[in-house]
Amino acid sequence: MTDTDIASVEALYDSTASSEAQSHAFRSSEIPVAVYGLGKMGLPLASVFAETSGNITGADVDPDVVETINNGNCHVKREPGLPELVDDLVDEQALQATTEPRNAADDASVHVIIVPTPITDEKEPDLAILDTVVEDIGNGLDPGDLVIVECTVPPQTTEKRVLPALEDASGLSLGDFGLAFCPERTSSGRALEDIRGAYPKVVGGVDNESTRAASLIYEQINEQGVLPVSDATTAEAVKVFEGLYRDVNIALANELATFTNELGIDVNEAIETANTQPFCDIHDPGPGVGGHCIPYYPYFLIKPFETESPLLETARDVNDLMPEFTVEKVREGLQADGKSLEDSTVAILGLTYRPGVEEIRASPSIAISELLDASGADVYGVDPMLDSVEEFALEQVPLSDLDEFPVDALILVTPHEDFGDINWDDIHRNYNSLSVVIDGRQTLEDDLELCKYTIGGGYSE
Ligand SMILES: NC(=O)c1ccc[n+]([C@@H]2O[C@H](COP(=O)([O-])OP(=O)(O)OC[C@H]3O[C@@H](n4cnc5c(N)ncnc54)[C@H](O)[C@@H]3O)[C@@H](O)[C@H]2O)c1
Ligand SMILES: CC(=O)N[C@@H]1[C@@H](OP(=O)(O)OP(=O)(O)OC[C@H]2O[C@@H](n3ccc(=O)[nH]c3=O)[C@H](O)[C@@H]2O)O[C@H](CO)[C@@H](O)[C@@H]1O
Repeated sequence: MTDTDIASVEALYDSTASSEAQSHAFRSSEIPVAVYGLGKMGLPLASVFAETSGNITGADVDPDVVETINNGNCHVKREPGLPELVDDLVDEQALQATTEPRNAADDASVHVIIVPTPITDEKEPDLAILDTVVEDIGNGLDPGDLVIVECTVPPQTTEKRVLPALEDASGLSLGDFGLAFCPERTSSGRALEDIRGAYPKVVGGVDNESTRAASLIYEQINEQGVLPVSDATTAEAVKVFEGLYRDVNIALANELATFTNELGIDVNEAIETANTQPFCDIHDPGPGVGGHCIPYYPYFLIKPFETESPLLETARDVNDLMPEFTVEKVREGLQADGKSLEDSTVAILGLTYRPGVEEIRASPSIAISELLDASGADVYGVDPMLDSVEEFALEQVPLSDLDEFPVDALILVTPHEDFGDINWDDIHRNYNSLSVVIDGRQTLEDDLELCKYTIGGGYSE
């Protein structure tokens, strides 16, 4: 590798330098990278890029996020290793944050997009944030630049929406710059482990050179290497299909759980036993499906395309009915104790969509609180991760105060680690008004001295 070879590498797309020289340049901070979106996924991603490349600018529109990071602090909770890593990287000036995505775009030659891609109230994919970031990047795009979309989008978005927008904003054409879709497949709570290489990185370029350049980057980032696929749309489909598989299989588990009473069995036991067969992977029933991934992704196929999708839509309907199923079990448990739901006090334990993640989008507890409130019950919520509960129809109380209320029913929707310390015998003794506990996530012991209904498991004897 000659000095000229190394000195010439300031950008990767269509570079004439050797792959070795390009890789060396990336690892030697010669290739400025911008990461757009510094949230639950963006900050871990920017940090892993920074620990590898040493020259990362994160762009986020939230000034509090940017200030927190530039102070060496971490706003993303419960990501093992992330706070220490962010502190070190900012200290070493390998990572910096800005509220100016446009300025970041001017300076960078690799652009990684990981901003929210939600759905609208009409359940249409909402790509407005993506469009804004693409516009910022387009206005700062230079020949040789590579744009990577990591946020989850409907198939064909990269090729048919992002590419023309970049060309319009920059005046450049594909071939002057590169574009690839490389999905973020990690889960909150294990982001660093996953991004560093729990499994290979899927890479799909809009042209072969984009696939090559993106693969060179992720070979440096991901210990498991890369999985190049035919094109960007295939890579987008990989990510969406993973989520659809999960939503449909959770719906199967939920529908099976509704058979519990009529079959007179513990459906969870049957599911667990069925799953001992290697070709069976029935998921876990529960009070609903939350987050801004699994309940959203089906609409990335259902809405934009003409092809009928009865299974995807039915699965969504089944999962969206689980909050109602859960409230009916509360009503049933209270009636068995001579109480009406409208005259009762109900407490929901766990408001975020899953344990340990500070995210409430599509959380089952939102729908459950609204159904209980509409039925006239007094509703309280306990969640140690949340400071605000304005999206819920309930009053937030600390767990320690809950025994001061005449709680008639408890619903364990999201079993946070903090709930592991609950002494359920104390609950039985102190909550003398308690008629029923709904175990939403097969978390509670079977031998509790109280009336317990487990979703998928039925009533405890
Ligand atoms: N959360 C997950 O488990 C997960 C896993 C894989 C993929 N994803 C995908 O990653 C993407 C981001 O998810 P997340 O969980 O990090 O979201 P998040 O809500 O935690 O963070 C998004 C960040 O983007 C910032 N932002 C909003 N508009 C912006 C703009 N115009 N320019 C720059 N920054 C902007 C927000 O301020 C926020 O800090 C989504 O597409 C999601 O589908 C999420
Ligand atoms: C394909 C896949 O695995 N994707 C994961 C998923 O991660 P997530 O953070 O969205 O969380 P999940 O674990 O999927 O839960 C979602 C909701 O479903 C409920 N649930 C779950 C399992 C079950 O058997 N029964 C249930 O009822 C649970 O309580 C919660 O409300 O999407 C991320 C972004 O795409 C991925 O990166 C990540 O790999």
